[in-house]
Amino acid sequence: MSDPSVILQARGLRKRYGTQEVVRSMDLSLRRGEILGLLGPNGAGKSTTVSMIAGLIEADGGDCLIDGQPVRGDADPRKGLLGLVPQELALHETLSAASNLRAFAALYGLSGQRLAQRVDAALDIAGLRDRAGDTVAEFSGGMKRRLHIACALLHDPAIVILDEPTVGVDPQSRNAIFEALLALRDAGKALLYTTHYMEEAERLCDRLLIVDHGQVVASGRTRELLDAAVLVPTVCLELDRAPPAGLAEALGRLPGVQLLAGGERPQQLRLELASLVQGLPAVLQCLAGQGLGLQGLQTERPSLEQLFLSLTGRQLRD
Ligand SMILES: Nc1ncnc2c1ncn2[C@@H]1O[C@H](COP(=O)(O)OP(=O)(O)OP(=O)(O)O)[C@@H](O)[C@H]1O
Repeated sequence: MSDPSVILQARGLRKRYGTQEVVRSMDLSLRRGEILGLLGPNGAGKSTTVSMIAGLIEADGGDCLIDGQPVRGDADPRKGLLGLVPQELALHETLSAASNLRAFAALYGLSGQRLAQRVDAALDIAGLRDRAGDTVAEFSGGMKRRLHIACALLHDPAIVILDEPTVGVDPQSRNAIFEALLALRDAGKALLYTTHYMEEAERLCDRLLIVDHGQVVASGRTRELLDAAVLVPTVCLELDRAPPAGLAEALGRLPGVQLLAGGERPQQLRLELASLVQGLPAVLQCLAGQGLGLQGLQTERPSLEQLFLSLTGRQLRD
Protein backbone atom coordinates (compact mmCIF):
# COMPACT_ATOMS: atom_id res chain seq x y z
CA MET A 1 0.00 0.00 0.00
CA SER A 2 1.26 3.50 -0.76
CA ASP A 3 2.47 5.71 2.11
CA PRO A 4 -0.38 8.19 2.88
CA SER A 5 2.10 10.83 4.08
CA VAL A 6 3.54 11.01 0.56
CA ILE A 7 1.71 13.74 -1.35
CA LEU A 8 3.87 13.92 -4.46
CA GLN A 9 5.76 11.22 -6.24
CA ALA A 10 7.82 11.27 -9.42
CA ARG A 11 8.74 7.98 -11.04
CA GLY A 12 11.38 7.52 -13.72
CA LEU A 13 11.20 11.06 -15.10
CA ARG A 14 13.34 11.50 -18.19
CA LYS A 15 14.18 14.37 -20.49
CA ARG A 16 16.55 14.63 -23.42
CA TYR A 17 17.54 17.74 -25.40
CA GLY A 18 19.14 16.68 -28.67
CA THR A 19 21.76 14.12 -27.73
CA GLN A 20 22.01 15.29 -24.09
CA GLU A 21 20.15 13.27 -21.48
CA VAL A 22 19.36 16.11 -19.10
CA VAL A 23 17.28 14.04 -16.68
CA ARG A 24 18.02 10.31 -16.80
CA SER A 25 15.59 8.59 -14.47
CA MET A 26 14.44 10.68 -11.57
CA ASP A 27 12.46 9.21 -8.71
CA LEU A 28 11.34 11.20 -5.71
CA SER A 29 8.75 11.13 -2.96
CA LEU A 30 7.70 14.24 -1.08
CA ARG A 31 5.84 14.02 2.21
CA ARG A 32 3.48 16.42 3.92
CA GLY A 33 5.28 18.60 6.47
CA GLU A 34 8.76 18.23 5.00
CA ILE A 35 11.21 20.14 2.87
CA LEU A 36 12.92 17.92 0.33
CA GLY A 37 16.02 19.45 -1.26
CA LEU A 38 17.31 18.80 -4.76
CA LEU A 39 20.94 19.75 -4.27
CA GLY A 40 23.31 19.82 -7.21
CA PRO A 41 25.62 22.00 -9.29
CA ASN A 42 24.50 24.25 -12.13
CA GLY A 43 23.25 22.20 -15.05
CA ALA A 44 22.58 19.06 -12.96
CA GLY A 45 18.98 18.89 -14.18
CA LYS A 46 17.18 20.31 -11.13
CA SER A 47 15.11 22.93 -12.97
CA THR A 48 14.19 20.50 -15.71
CA THR A 49 13.03 17.98 -13.10
CA VAL A 50 10.81 20.42 -11.19
CA SER A 51 9.52 21.91 -14.45
CA MET A 52 8.38 18.45 -15.54
CA ILE A 53 6.71 17.88 -12.17
CA ALA A 54 4.94 21.24 -12.44
CA GLY A 55 3.87 20.47 -16.01
CA LEU A 56 5.83 23.33 -17.62
CA ILE A 57 7.93 20.90 -19.66
CA GLU A 58 6.71 17.66 -21.14
CA ALA A 59 8.65 14.63 -19.90
CA ASP A 60 10.00 12.08 -22.39
CA GLY A 61 9.11 9.35 -19.91
CA GLY A 62 8.01 8.63 -16.37
CA ASP A 63 5.06 10.00 -14.46
CA CYS A 64 3.97 12.08 -11.48
CA LEU A 65 1.46 11.14 -8.84
CA ILE A 66 -0.32 13.45 -6.46
CA ASP A 67 -2.01 11.78 -3.52
CA GLY A 68 -1.19 8.44 -5.09
CA GLN A 69 -2.98 9.16 -8.37
CA PRO A 70 -1.24 9.87 -11.69
CA VAL A 71 -1.59 13.47 -12.85
CA ARG A 72 -3.28 13.58 -16.23
CA GLY A 73 -2.54 16.81 -18.08
CA ASP A 74 -3.07 20.41 -17.10
CA ALA A 75 -6.80 20.03 -16.61
CA ASP A 76 -6.30 17.52 -13.78
CA PRO A 77 -7.79 19.13 -10.64
CA ARG A 78 -4.91 17.75 -8.56
CA LYS A 79 -2.65 20.28 -10.32
CA GLY A 80 -4.37 22.90 -8.14
CA LEU A 81 -2.50 21.43 -5.16
CA LEU A 82 0.79 22.61 -6.68
CA GLY A 83 2.36 26.04 -6.31
CA LEU A 84 5.46 26.73 -8.38
CA VAL A 85 8.04 29.43 -7.67
CA PRO A 86 10.06 29.49 -10.90
CA GLN A 87 13.64 30.77 -11.08
CA GLU A 88 12.73 33.72 -13.30
CA LEU A 89 10.86 36.58 -11.65
CA ALA A 90 7.40 37.09 -13.13
CA LEU A 91 6.25 40.39 -11.64
CA HIS A 92 4.69 43.49 -13.20
CA GLU A 93 7.22 46.17 -12.33
CA THR A 94 4.82 49.06 -12.89
CA LEU A 95 2.15 47.68 -10.53
CA SER A 96 2.11 47.72 -6.74
CA ALA A 97 2.81 44.62 -4.64
CA ALA A 98 -0.90 44.28 -3.82
CA SER A 99 -1.93 44.70 -7.48
CA ASN A 100 0.54 42.01 -8.51
CA LEU A 101 -0.90 39.65 -5.91
CA ARG A 102 -4.48 40.46 -6.94
CA ALA A 103 -3.61 39.74 -10.58
CA PHE A 104 -2.11 36.34 -9.67
CA ALA A 105 -5.02 35.56 -7.33
CA ALA A 106 -7.48 36.20 -10.17
CA LEU A 107 -5.46 33.79 -12.35
CA TYR A 108 -5.97 31.15 -9.66
CA GLY A 109 -9.72 31.81 -9.84
CA LEU A 110 -10.00 33.61 -6.51
CA SER A 111 -12.44 36.46 -6.04
CA GLY A 112 -14.28 38.51 -3.43
CA GLN A 113 -13.47 38.06 0.23
CA ARG A 114 -11.35 34.96 -0.32
CA LEU A 115 -9.14 36.91 -2.74
CA ALA A 116 -8.73 39.77 -0.25
CA GLN A 117 -7.88 37.32 2.56
CA ARG A 118 -5.31 35.45 0.51
CA VAL A 119 -3.68 38.68 -0.74
CA ASP A 120 -3.35 39.82 2.89
CA ALA A 121 -1.88 36.45 3.89
CA ALA A 122 0.58 36.61 0.97
CA LEU A 123 1.68 40.12 1.97
CA ASP A 124 2.36 38.80 5.47
CA ILE A 125 4.34 35.84 4.14
CA ALA A 126 6.39 38.22 1.98
CA GLY A 127 6.83 40.63 4.92
CA LEU A 128 5.52 43.41 2.66
CA ARG A 129 2.28 44.47 4.34
CA ASP A 130 3.54 48.01 4.91
CA ARG A 131 4.76 48.26 1.30
CA ALA A 132 1.57 46.83 -0.27
CA GLY A 133 0.78 49.99 -2.23
CA ASP A 134 4.34 50.65 -3.46
CA THR A 135 5.36 50.00 -7.04
CA VAL A 136 7.47 46.86 -7.54
CA ALA A 137 10.02 48.80 -9.60
CA GLU A 138 11.02 50.56 -6.34
CA PHE A 139 11.69 47.27 -4.52
CA SER A 140 15.09 45.75 -3.76
CA GLY A 141 16.01 42.39 -5.33
CA GLY A 142 15.19 40.64 -2.05
CA MET A 143 11.75 42.26 -1.77
CA LYS A 144 10.94 41.26 -5.34
CA ARG A 145 11.97 37.67 -4.60
CA ARG A 146 9.76 37.59 -1.50
CA LEU A 147 6.80 38.90 -3.50
CA HIS A 148 7.53 36.43 -6.30
CA ILE A 149 7.37 33.56 -3.79
CA ALA A 150 4.16 34.90 -2.24
CA CYS A 151 2.50 34.96 -5.69
CA ALA A 152 2.82 31.16 -5.87
CA LEU A 153 1.12 30.72 -2.49
CA LEU A 154 -2.10 32.63 -3.15
CA HIS A 155 -4.23 29.54 -3.77
CA ASP A 156 -2.82 27.99 -0.55
CA PRO A 157 -1.24 24.99 -2.31
CA ALA A 158 -0.42 21.85 -0.33
CA ILE A 159 2.78 21.36 -2.38
CA VAL A 160 5.19 24.22 -2.99
CA ILE A 161 7.97 23.81 -5.53
CA LEU A 162 10.75 26.39 -5.32
CA ASP A 163 13.46 26.61 -7.96
CA GLU A 164 16.52 28.35 -6.44
CA PRO A 165 14.39 31.04 -4.79
CA THR A 166 17.25 32.94 -3.15
CA VAL A 167 19.30 33.80 -6.22
CA GLY A 168 20.39 37.44 -5.98
CA VAL A 169 18.89 37.90 -2.52
CA ASP A 170 20.51 39.87 0.33
CA PRO A 171 21.15 37.97 3.62
CA GLN A 172 18.25 39.69 5.42
CA SER A 173 15.68 38.74 2.77
CA ARG A 174 17.20 35.27 2.56
CA ASN A 175 16.59 34.79 6.28
CA ALA A 176 13.04 36.10 5.91
CA ILE A 177 12.45 33.62 3.07
CA PHE A 178 13.85 30.75 5.15
CA GLU A 179 11.61 31.64 8.10
CA ALA A 180 8.56 31.80 5.84
CA LEU A 181 9.36 28.42 4.24
CA LEU A 182 9.97 26.72 7.58
CA ALA A 183 6.63 28.09 8.82
CA LEU A 184 4.90 26.63 5.75
CA ARG A 185 6.60 23.28 6.44
CA ASP A 186 5.51 23.40 10.08
CA ALA A 187 1.95 24.13 8.92
CA GLY A 188 2.02 20.78 7.08
CA LYS A 189 2.87 21.92 3.55
CA ALA A 190 5.19 19.81 1.41
CA LEU A 191 8.10 21.75 -0.11
CA LEU A 192 10.42 20.72 -2.93
CA TYR A 193 13.42 23.04 -2.98
CA THR A 194 16.22 23.19 -5.54
CA THR A 195 19.56 24.73 -4.66
CA HIS A 196 23.26 24.51 -5.31
CA TYR A 197 24.12 25.98 -1.91
CA MET A 198 25.16 23.47 0.76
CA GLU A 199 24.39 25.99 3.45
CA GLU A 200 20.74 26.32 2.34
CA ALA A 201 20.31 22.59 2.06
CA GLU A 202 21.73 22.14 5.54
CA ARG A 203 19.63 24.83 7.15
CA LEU A 204 16.33 24.18 5.41
CA CYS A 205 15.93 20.67 4.06
CA ASP A 206 14.80 17.66 6.08
CA ARG A 207 15.89 15.28 3.34
CA LEU A 208 18.17 15.67 0.36
CA LEU A 209 18.53 14.22 -3.08
CA ILE A 210 21.97 15.08 -4.37
CA VAL A 211 21.80 15.23 -8.14
CA ASP A 212 24.32 15.45 -10.91
CA HIS A 213 24.13 14.72 -14.63
CA GLY A 214 20.36 14.27 -14.31
CA GLN A 215 20.55 11.51 -11.71
CA VAL A 216 20.31 11.11 -7.96
CA VAL A 217 23.79 10.25 -6.73
CA ALA A 218 23.07 10.21 -2.98
CA SER A 219 19.97 10.63 -0.85
CA GLY A 220 18.88 10.58 2.75
CA ARG A 221 18.07 12.69 5.76
CA THR A 222 20.19 15.84 5.61
CA ARG A 223 21.71 15.35 9.06
CA GLU A 224 22.57 11.72 8.38
CA LEU A 225 24.15 12.51 5.00
CA LEU A 226 26.29 15.23 6.52
CA ASP A 227 27.25 13.05 9.47
CA ALA A 228 28.18 10.17 7.17
CA ALA A 229 30.36 12.37 5.00
CA VAL A 230 33.97 12.94 5.94
CA LEU A 231 34.07 16.69 5.58
CA VAL A 232 37.57 18.05 5.96
CA PRO A 233 37.62 21.45 7.67
CA THR A 234 39.06 24.33 5.69
CA VAL A 235 40.62 27.31 7.44
CA CYS A 236 41.51 30.66 5.98
CA LEU A 237 44.41 32.46 7.68
CA GLU A 238 45.17 36.15 7.29
CA LEU A 239 48.92 36.72 7.80
CA ASP A 240 50.50 40.05 8.71
CA ARG A 241 52.44 40.01 5.43
CA ALA A 242 52.91 37.96 2.28
CA PRO A 243 54.37 34.54 3.15
CA PRO A 244 58.09 33.89 2.50
CA ALA A 245 59.07 31.47 -0.28
CA GLY A 246 59.66 28.41 1.93
CA LEU A 247 56.35 28.53 3.81
CA ALA A 248 54.28 26.42 1.40
CA GLU A 249 56.88 23.66 1.55
CA ALA A 250 57.09 23.81 5.35
CA LEU A 251 53.28 23.60 5.67
CA GLY A 252 53.15 20.78 3.16
CA ARG A 253 55.43 18.70 5.39
CA LEU A 254 52.96 18.85 8.28
CA PRO A 255 50.84 15.68 8.57
CA GLY A 256 47.17 16.15 7.56
CA VAL A 257 47.70 19.68 6.21
CA GLN A 258 47.05 20.63 2.62
CA LEU A 259 47.56 24.08 1.15
CA LEU A 260 44.69 25.13 -1.13
CA ALA A 261 44.61 27.74 -3.88
CA GLY A 262 42.11 30.56 -3.74
CA GLY A 263 43.18 33.12 -1.15
CA GLU A 264 41.90 36.55 -2.20
CA ARG A 265 45.12 38.36 -1.21
CA PRO A 266 48.77 37.20 -1.13
CA GLN A 267 48.80 37.24 2.68
CA GLN A 268 45.79 34.87 2.83
CA LEU A 269 46.33 31.14 3.13
CA ARG A 270 43.63 28.49 2.72
CA LEU A 271 44.38 25.12 4.27
CA GLU A 272 42.54 21.82 4.53
CA LEU A 273 43.19 20.20 7.88
CA ALA A 274 42.42 16.53 8.44
CA SER A 275 41.94 17.45 12.11
CA LEU A 276 41.45 20.99 13.37
CA VAL A 277 42.62 20.09 16.88
CA GLN A 278 45.87 18.51 15.74
CA GLY A 279 46.48 20.47 12.55
CA LEU A 280 45.89 24.02 13.73
CA PRO A 281 48.52 24.13 16.51
CA ALA A 282 51.11 22.65 14.13
CA VAL A 283 50.27 25.29 11.49
CA LEU A 284 50.45 28.13 14.03
CA GLN A 285 53.79 26.87 15.29
CA CYS A 286 55.12 26.70 11.74
CA LEU A 287 54.01 30.30 11.09
CA ALA A 288 55.63 31.49 14.33
CA GLY A 289 58.82 29.66 13.37
CA GLN A 290 58.96 31.76 10.20
CA GLY A 291 58.36 34.95 12.16
CA LEU A 292 54.87 35.44 10.75
CA GLY A 293 52.02 37.02 12.71
CA LEU A 294 48.34 36.18 12.35
CA GLN A 295 45.72 38.89 11.83
CA GLY A 296 42.67 36.69 11.37
CA LEU A 297 41.45 33.10 11.18
CA GLN A 298 38.20 31.77 9.80
CA THR A 299 36.86 28.28 9.27
CA GLU A 300 34.96 27.75 6.02
CA ARG A 301 31.82 25.64 5.71
CA PRO A 302 32.27 22.33 3.92
CA SER A 303 31.47 22.74 0.25
CA LEU A 304 29.10 20.79 -1.98
CA GLU A 305 32.23 19.52 -3.76
CA GLN A 306 33.53 17.99 -0.52
CA LEU A 307 30.17 16.40 0.34
CA PHE A 308 29.87 14.99 -3.15
CA LEU A 309 33.39 13.57 -3.16
CA SER A 310 32.95 12.01 0.24
CA LEU A 311 29.57 10.42 -0.53
CA THR A 312 30.28 9.21 -4.04
CA GLY A 313 34.07 8.97 -4.27
CA ARG A 314 33.86 11.12 -7.41
CA GLN A 315 34.62 14.73 -8.19
CA LEU A 316 31.52 16.82 -8.76
CA ARG A 317 32.30 17.09 -12.45
CA ASP A 318 34.13 14.24 -14.13
N1 LIG B 1 15.41 24.10 -23.37
C1 LIG B 1 16.63 23.54 -23.33
N2 LIG B 1 17.25 23.19 -24.47
C2 LIG B 1 18.46 22.59 -24.45
N3 LIG B 1 19.15 22.29 -23.33
C3 LIG B 1 18.57 22.62 -22.16
C4 LIG B 1 17.29 23.26 -22.09
N4 LIG B 1 16.97 23.45 -20.79
C5 LIG B 1 18.03 22.97 -20.07
N5 LIG B 1 18.97 22.48 -20.89
C6 LIG B 1 20.25 21.86 -20.46
O1 LIG B 1 19.93 20.85 -19.55
C7 LIG B 1 20.91 20.76 -18.51
C8 LIG B 1 20.22 20.84 -17.17
O2 LIG B 1 19.65 22.13 -17.00
P1 LIG B 1 18.81 22.52 -15.73
O3 LIG B 1 18.42 23.97 -15.88
O4 LIG B 1 17.73 21.55 -15.50
O5 LIG B 1 19.89 22.37 -14.59
P2 LIG B 1 19.89 22.93 -13.11
O6 LIG B 1 20.43 21.85 -12.25
O7 LIG B 1 18.56 23.47 -12.77
O8 LIG B 1 20.95 24.09 -13.19
P3 LIG B 1 20.78 25.65 -12.83
O9 LIG B 1 20.97 25.72 -11.38
O10 LIG B 1 21.92 26.27 -13.60
O11 LIG B 1 19.44 26.07 -13.34
C9 LIG B 1 21.90 21.88 -18.78
O12 LIG B 1 23.01 21.35 -19.44
C10 LIG B 1 21.13 22.82 -19.67
O13 LIG B 1 22.00 23.51 -20.53
